[in-house]
Amino acid sequence: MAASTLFWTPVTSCGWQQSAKRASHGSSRSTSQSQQCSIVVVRRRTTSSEHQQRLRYYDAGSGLRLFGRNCGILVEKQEDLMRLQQQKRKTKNRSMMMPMMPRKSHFRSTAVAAVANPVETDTTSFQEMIKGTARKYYMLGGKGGVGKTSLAASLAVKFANSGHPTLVVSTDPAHSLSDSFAQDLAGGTLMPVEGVDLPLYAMEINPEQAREEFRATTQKEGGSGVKDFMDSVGLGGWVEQLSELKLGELLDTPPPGLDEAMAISKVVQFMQAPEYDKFSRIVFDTAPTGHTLRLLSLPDFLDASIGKILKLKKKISQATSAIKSAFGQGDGPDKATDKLEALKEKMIMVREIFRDKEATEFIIVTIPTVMAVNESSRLQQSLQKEGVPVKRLIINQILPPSSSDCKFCAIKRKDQKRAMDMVAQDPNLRALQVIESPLFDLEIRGVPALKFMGDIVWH
Ligand SMILES: Nc1ncnc2c1ncn2[C@@H]1O[C@H](COP(=O)(O)OP(=O)(O)OP(=O)(O)O)[C@@H](O)[C@H]1O
Repeated sequence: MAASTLFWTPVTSCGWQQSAKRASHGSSRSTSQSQQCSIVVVRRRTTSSEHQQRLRYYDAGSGLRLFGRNCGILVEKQEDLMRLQQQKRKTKNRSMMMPMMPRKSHFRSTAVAAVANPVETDTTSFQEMIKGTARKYYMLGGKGGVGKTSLAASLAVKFANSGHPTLVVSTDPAHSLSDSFAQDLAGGTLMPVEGVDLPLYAMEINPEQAREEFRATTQKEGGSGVKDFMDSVGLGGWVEQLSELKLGELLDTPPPGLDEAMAISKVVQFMQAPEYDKFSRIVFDTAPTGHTLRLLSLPDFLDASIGKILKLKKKISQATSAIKSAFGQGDGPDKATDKLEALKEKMIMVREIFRDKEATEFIIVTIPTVMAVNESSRLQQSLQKEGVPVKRLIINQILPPSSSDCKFCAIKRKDQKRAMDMVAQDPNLRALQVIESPLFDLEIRGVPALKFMGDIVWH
């Protein structure tokens, strides 16, 4: 692609977005034989260097668009600009034409050029999040469908591009990280995310596999195996005590939240391996609220259950060792107890990570509806009770400002305002730092789109 001059014009209203879209589509068609789409919409920044940096972020081919006062359109060809200006005259907006830097070939790439140290002018919420090299965990959770995955993925991209080797993990049994990144990240192992220069890996934990592993361990060592064993040595009376522990129930119908607990404990297990030391930021895309809440109480439940099992096993082994020694059989190493102990340790680690105020932050994601705000309030209350640190609340999918609302948009905006006022009044939520995230007019999919979202939300 030969270098050419770009022209900039600001976007100030809904009408302009439409103009930009129409012009963009038109241009795409007219230039499709020789060029890719020639219109880029970028956020307008205060200095030209920042502006140029933005150019690297947002690519014409990806069709990304922004809205609001800080937006503009970059066109490659003067005739495109003329067409936009004609549209603009119709809407009686003030026009501006500004030659931009020569276009370089890499601007065409849909892969995002990484910016290791983005320029920040003052201390921001995001600066606080990237401060320090000690490992930090960010858990994004909330009601189903509010945008947890998109926001978790966009945060992970932003961390990676801010110099932090990052891992994003989905512990939601219904994974959507692969969809969000538009890359195949399934398989339960570390998968490199393409399109970001600094290390960014993703992992979708397979809940079925995790559950099976748990079932295999406990069933073999603490479930029917123990029952059979006790029967065989004439200690059937202990079975009563086992049933008190509801162990059978636990194994046959694992409680909701177990998948997630296992998923997180698996990550913790991975984290203990030296090759994972490099990750300084770990972002969890968690399951919807109900699961997460149950997950939080699960380690306690398991801890107590496993504790009881271990105690019981100790008593049994004391009794049986006497029998065995009477028959000339010595005690071998008790692998069963070791495994249960290891499982219990992992569960305790999961709980500790959730509660560690220095290393962990749970970010609640919501949308501006009464139902979602109420659910977020309950979530925050439960998190507080569990001692999980929460500082921020993201209100996602807020209608962007517009000077020309249609009737539907006006009603929707009023509804959203009501829900946002509720946040400000809510005793559980009002102390949280609110991050507003707009409703985008494109689907957030793929690294460029996630980067685009991340730069707007995380600053
Ligand atoms: N701010 C936004 N603007 C426009 N679309 C959005 C926004 N946030 C999320 N979406 C879209 O909403 C859909 C659901 O988002 P996402 O998968 O991130 O939600 P989720 O809370 O993780 O869902 P689930 O609970 O089902 O896992 C996706 O298609 C995503 O692209």
